[in-house]
Amino acid sequence: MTEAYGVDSEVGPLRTVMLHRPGNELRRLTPRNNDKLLFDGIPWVGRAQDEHDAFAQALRDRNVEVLYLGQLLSEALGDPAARASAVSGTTEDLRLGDSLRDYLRTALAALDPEQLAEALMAGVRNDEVRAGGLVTSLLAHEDFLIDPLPNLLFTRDSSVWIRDSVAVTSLAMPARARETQLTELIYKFHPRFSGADKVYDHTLEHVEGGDVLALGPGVLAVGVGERTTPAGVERLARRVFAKDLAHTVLAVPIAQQRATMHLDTVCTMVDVDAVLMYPNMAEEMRALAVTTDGEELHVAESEPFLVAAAKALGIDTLRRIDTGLDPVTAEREQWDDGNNTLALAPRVCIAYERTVETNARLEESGIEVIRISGSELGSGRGGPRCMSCPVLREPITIG
Ligand SMILES: NC(=O)NCCC[C@H](N)C(=O)O
Repeated sequence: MTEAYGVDSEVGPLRTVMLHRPGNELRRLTPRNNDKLLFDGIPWVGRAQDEHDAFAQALRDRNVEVLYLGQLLSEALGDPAARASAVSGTTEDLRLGDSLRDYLRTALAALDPEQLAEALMAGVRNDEVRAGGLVTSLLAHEDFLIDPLPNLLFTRDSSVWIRDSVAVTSLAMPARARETQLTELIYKFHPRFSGADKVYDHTLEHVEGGDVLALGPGVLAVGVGERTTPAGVERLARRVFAKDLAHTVLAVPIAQQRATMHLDTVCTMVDVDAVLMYPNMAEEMRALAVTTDGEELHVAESEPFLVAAAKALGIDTLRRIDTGLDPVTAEREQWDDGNNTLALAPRVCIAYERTVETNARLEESGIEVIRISGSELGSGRGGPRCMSCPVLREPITIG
């Protein structure tokens, strides 16, 4: 593992993380487009920024280096090849038609790196350009020629480090698909990541980072549900095995619904051998262990998740932190991302303050909880784990 990047667990002391400070892309959300753009409301952007700044500060207070996706993107776009790739990738959209595409290509190519990064993130509205022509005349003023990307906030999903290789993911929802063009640009062109090995890319079967948990060195758990497809987990398994990044991939079926869109909405690790699980689903969660003999994939019989995980990790048991919550409180706090904690080290995590009961139970179980407010951030349905992409964690020993 190099010094600059590498992640082989969920709980190794966090050293570097990539966040995205919410910006103008959130100012594009309206009551008419918020469902399509996967937000459950219209956040107050200034307050969301304050909440996010406090989140970043909580990380810095624990000696975590905070990188910002927007800044990395601007810096990557300093490379002319990155700018050319960004312009052609962004204007491929068939809704544009040839004339408007040509116009946008020229207009985007004339922007400096910061302005281009802003256009790629916040999008471009029809009335913000003077394109002329049929398509722009037929579209409404408020229609977007380049859609905004408000879900950039959830950096967890658009890339994931697996040991010292990075997986640029393949996002399932159309509203998020373009995010990975941006993470791809960062990992390809930013000098900080030059030479980093790539284990996955956005053209492959759907895999989202929120579904990928590094349970411990060599063991991944991958949720399969609304976002990551069965074919996605199979492809990821083949790729990580080929590079010897893992020896076991646990495929974990999860309900195909918004409340449980990713595995990390129902299950996160808070210690080297302990998980926080949504009580209403904990009993029924199962896993299929996928391994390889170097040629074929071997798929074991389905087993209870905790049993399969402990076996793969080579330990007696993986402890489940039992929050003991009644089903209604549990459902409310899971919706508010109470199970979506971000571990800063074994037994230390960041959580939203509003999930009062879950946090109290974590503390009773010996887990330090650093609380952040997320009344506005939470309107996108993601918590501290969703809003962070660990780039470097110190190794752990387990067992
Ligand atoms: N890992 C996560 O659960 N990320 C949260 C993503 C929320 C976003 N609004 C989405 O629907 O994709």
